[in-house]
Amino acid sequence: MIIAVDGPAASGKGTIARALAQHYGLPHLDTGLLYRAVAATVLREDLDPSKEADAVSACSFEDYLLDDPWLRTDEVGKVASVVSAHPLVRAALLNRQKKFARQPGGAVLDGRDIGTVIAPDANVKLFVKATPMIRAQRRHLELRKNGVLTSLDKVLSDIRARDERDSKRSEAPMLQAPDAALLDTSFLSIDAAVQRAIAIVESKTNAPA
Ligand SMILES: Nc1ncnc2c1ncn2[C@@H]1O[C@H](COP(=O)(O)OP(=O)(O)O)[C@@H](O)[C@H]1O
Ligand SMILES: Nc1ccn([C@@H]2O[C@H](COP(=O)(O)OP(=O)(O)O)[C@@H](O)[C@H]2O)c(=O)n1
Repeated sequence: MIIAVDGPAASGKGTIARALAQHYGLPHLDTGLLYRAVAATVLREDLDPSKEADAVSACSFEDYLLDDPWLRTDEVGKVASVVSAHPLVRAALLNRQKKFARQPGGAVLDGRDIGTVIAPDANVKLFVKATPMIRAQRRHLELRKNGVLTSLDKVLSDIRARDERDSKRSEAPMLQAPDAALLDTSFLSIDAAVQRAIAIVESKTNAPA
């Protein structure tokens, strides 16, 4: 079974994807981390993220980089949304994601274009959303827990800028696939959101709860 989970920053898609993977015993890929690894390499090598050739040269990163906590910072997330708009960067990361999705037994992937480009044949597609303010509050809290002090206003404007870039780019923009179920987590606890996601998987497949 392939489960595709898409949605904007801090909507809760990663939390839901991880919980679904654990519930159904499936491997999980956070595809945002791949773009973050490209961004981190660009930053580390002092390249220009807006130049496609620079960003492409950063696509052959070593896998151990994916475990670096720095990748999870907002600094890297912002640059990830710049490098991810380049068609050649997306092409360089495509096969790895498609191969992960097609492994025997299935997989759960989360990102922006899983249901539309990476696994258009997924058995279940979820598009997770929440209001920009609620997403900003979640990210702000997360950053504070990690010792990063920044204002809620700054987090909100970064989230809006990232939404804008991710949904307006010409190649694989963030959008809800026509056959994706919409899951609005704005007023759901994590547990309630996960239960709702499991119920959606159940309704689309014969998988046991
Ligand atoms: N339904 C929810 N209610 C409250 N907090 C949530 C909810 N879902 C996720 N979070 C928290 O919000 C932050 C962002 O969630 P995450 O799953 O990483 O989002 P995404 O993968 O969409 O960026 C995390 O700190 C997570 O624990
Ligand atoms: N499948 C994907 C996943 C991420 N991305 C890009 O990578 C950036 C970081 O993604 P992420 O999922 O790690 O970010 P968060 O939603 O966790 O904040 C996004 O803003 C997108 O620009 C993408 O273009 N396609």
